[in-house]
This record gives sequence, C-alpha cells and structure tokens, in this order.
Amino acid sequence: MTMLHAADQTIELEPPPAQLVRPALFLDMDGVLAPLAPTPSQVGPVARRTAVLEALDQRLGGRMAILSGRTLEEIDRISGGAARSASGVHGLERRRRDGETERARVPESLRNVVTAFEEFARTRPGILVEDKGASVGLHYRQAPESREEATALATRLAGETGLMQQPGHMVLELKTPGADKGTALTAFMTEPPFTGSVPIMLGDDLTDEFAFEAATALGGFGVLVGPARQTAARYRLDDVEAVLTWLETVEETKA
Ligand SMILES: O=P(O)(O)OC[C@H]1O[C@H](O[C@H]2O[C@H](CO)[C@@H](O)[C@H](O)[C@H]2O)[C@H](O)[C@@H](O)[C@@H]1O
Repeated sequence: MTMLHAADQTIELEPPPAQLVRPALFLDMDGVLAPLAPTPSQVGPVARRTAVLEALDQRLGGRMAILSGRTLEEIDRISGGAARSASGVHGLERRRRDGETERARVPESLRNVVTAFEEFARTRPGILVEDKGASVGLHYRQAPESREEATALATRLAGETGLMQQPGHMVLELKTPGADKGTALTAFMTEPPFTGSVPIMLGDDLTDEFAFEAATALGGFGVLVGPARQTAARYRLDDVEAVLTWLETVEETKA
C-alpha cells in the first residue's frame, strides 16, 4: 500500500480490483502499456501487450480504447493494431470502433511553433522535435541541460500563439486547445459499445488527470501508474509490468 502525505490529509492508493462490473477500459500508452524509452521511436510492438489488448477487446465486447498523447498512427504501430477505438494527440484525434475518425482543426500558428522548435533543436544535440500535426513536442530527455531554455521558449510561444502547454515526461508540448483525454473519454462513453458501462482509466502523466476526472464523474475511477502523487485517481499500480499482469487477470476473470 502507498501512503501519500499531502498538506493536511493522507491518501492511500491500493491496487485496483480485478473483479469489475461491466467495465470499459481506457488505457494510456507510454509509461502504462509501454515502458519509457530514450526516444519515442524506440518504443515498438511487443507480443505480450498486443495479445492482452486483443483478448480484452474481445472479452469486453469492444469496451476498450487507448487514449494517448501520440498520434493514431503511432498508437496502431505500437499496439500492433489491437485498439480499434483510440484517441491520439491528447484527445485531438478520435477514432470510433467503426473506423470513423474526428480530428481537431489546427491553428496556423502551430506551423510557426514547429519551425521555432526545429530552429532551437538545430544547435542543441539531443533535443528532438515531434511534429504530431495538432501538437508539437520538444523532447529534452537526451539533453536535460537544455530544460530551462526549452521551458522558456515553450512558455513564450504559448503566450504569443494561444496554444496550450502540455507538460509531460521530459517533453514540452504546445497543442491545439479544445480537447483533452477527458473530453475523449466522455465522448466514447456516449456511444456504443461504451454506453452504460463503468469507465476505468489507467494513466501515469499529467495529461491523464483529465481522464481520471472524467472517469470519476461518470461513476468509474482512475488508476495511477507509477509513484504516488497528488492525483484524481483512486487506485495505483507500480509500473508497466504490474499493468500487464492486472490486465491479464481482468481478461481471465469472469464477471
Ligand atoms: O499519453 P501517452 O501515451 O503516455 O504519451 C505521452 C507522450 O509519450 C511519448 O513521449 C514519452 O515517451 C517517450 C518514449 O518512452 C520518451 O522518450 C519521452 O521522453 C516521453 O515524453 C510521445 O513521444 C509523446 O508524443 C506523447 O505525448
């Protein structure tokens, strides 16, 4: 059991139960289904992960979606195409189970930010720019000494453009405003086969807090993956290994 001491309260986060009533599973990718790697492209498909996702999708009658900061193309690449329902770029892209896909309209200022990030990266070895169409990430995992400068640049550009800042694990992102993982989860829950189910969101990052809140508001709950911290999640799992083991148990457990 983890005990997190906040200012005037003690938060205890147990592992989630595996016996669930009509669950709908919403799953984050990096840090939850896949361990963090030095660069985004170093994360690839893994047979165990694809197998459990395919089995769960069938077991839950399609009530499973991946909600990621990555693009839909990246979600498909890493999951081996196991998630028919998916949302990419922090809620800005959403694909329903029947394949119909919605994408946010992207402000032109985002192209200027891509150019400014690329200019910044040109003289700083290790800095990576990830252009995701509706959002752009400035990764400093390979150049942590550039973190302050990168933060100053992202903050200035956010102010100038009205784009939203989405901080993550050693990445700064500027994204199109108007959607997040919470709005994506809520939209899925209004459609078959999700309607009438209990949403459960597994996530590790700040972007996942929106979906923890949305799942809770709809009668479900969030599961924080990783070290305990202040969170809207109700339960916690240690790491990707614990997540895969829990998902396999849920898949094998007859409701
Ligand atoms: O919402 P997620 O599925 O967790 O995606 C969040 C971001 O994940 C990726 O970046 C992170 O993972 C990389 C690979 O492990 C790591 O190198 C990087 O430092 C992390 O920030 C992805 O590249 C981003 O687009 C996602 O927003």
